[in-house]
Amino acid sequence: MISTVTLNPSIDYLIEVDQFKVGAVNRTAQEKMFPGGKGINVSIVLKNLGVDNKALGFVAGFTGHEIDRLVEEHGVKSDFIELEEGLSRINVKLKSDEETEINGNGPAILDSHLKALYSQIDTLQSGDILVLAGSIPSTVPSDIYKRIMADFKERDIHVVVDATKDLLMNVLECGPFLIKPNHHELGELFGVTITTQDEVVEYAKKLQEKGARNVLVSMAGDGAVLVSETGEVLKHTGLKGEVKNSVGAGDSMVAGFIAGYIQHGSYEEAFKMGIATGSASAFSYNLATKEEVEALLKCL
Ligand SMILES: Nc1ncnc2c1ncn2[C@@H]1O[C@H](COP(=O)(O)OP(=O)(O)OP(=O)(O)O)[C@@H](O)[C@H]1O
Ligand SMILES: O=P(O)(O)OC[C@@]1(O)O[C@H](CO)[C@@H](O)[C@@H]1O
Repeated sequence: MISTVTLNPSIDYLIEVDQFKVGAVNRTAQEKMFPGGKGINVSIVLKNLGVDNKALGFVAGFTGHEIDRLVEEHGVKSDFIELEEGLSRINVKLKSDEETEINGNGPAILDSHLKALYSQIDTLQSGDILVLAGSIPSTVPSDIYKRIMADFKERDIHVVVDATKDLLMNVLECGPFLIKPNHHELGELFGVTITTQDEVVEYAKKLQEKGARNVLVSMAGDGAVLVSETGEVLKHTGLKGEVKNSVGAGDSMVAGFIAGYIQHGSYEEAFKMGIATGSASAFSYNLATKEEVEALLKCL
């Protein structure tokens, strides 16, 4: 079974404004709302690809109810823990000449809520996959993902982590199966700017030395690089197409990689599925569908 954890889900409010002007009243040309948060996006895309999974995490207030409803509408099983206070965040995704994102901090999560999550995670079985993805509200300690993974080695649970900074660095010693920073986040971890795929390989290997098994580094329109635990280095320079909404492309790539790995047991196939699924999401307003992914796979 696959479970995803989104500690800080969101409603993504996607708006398009022609020539956005700071400090002025701008009117939208188009607006859409999606359930968001990285783990939730992974769950939806896995489901679209025909991979059964369950979404876990915390929701709060009327926005939380709407996230729950929208996730269900996508046919994804969920078991969200409801917080008594606060509101799940609304993240604004503004598309104009450039893409701008404003992400909220999210509601306070208390120790009692975390205990409830630990109880859910205790039920995972050997061979299960757990995806820990996205930021955490400021009330949650930055080693939370590491705490969740504490006894996983003995239980043979494959953990996928999509996070940044300390949240990511802290889990490396626990040997995550897969991590997926983008190249900016990878550079940030080492205080450098990364622009080339050779530099990506160099720094991805450093994360492997610290414990990560497979390191998948996404580079938006410039493709991705995989440094696998079997020593393979796979590179792709990116599929070409019209970008409609790149929010969630990284999460889609994670979902595609997992689906490909389950289906074929090969890192090469998983990598291809990751690329095709990430781009399929970028080339449509919604997250990738199976048909869109299959069409792009033919280009790889
Ligand atoms: N403009 C684009 N053109 C083609 N493919 C893209 C584009 N943007 C993203 N992709 C595909 O999706 C993958 C993941 O994208 P990206 O590097 O933007 O992830 P991310 O930064 O984690 O995004 P997010 O946080 O929004 O999910 C890329 O490696 C690529 O395969
Ligand atoms: O603030 P975080 O948790 O880092 O990222 C949240 C978020 O930007 O990530 C997803 C896209 O990857 C969106 O659905 C969501 O709004």
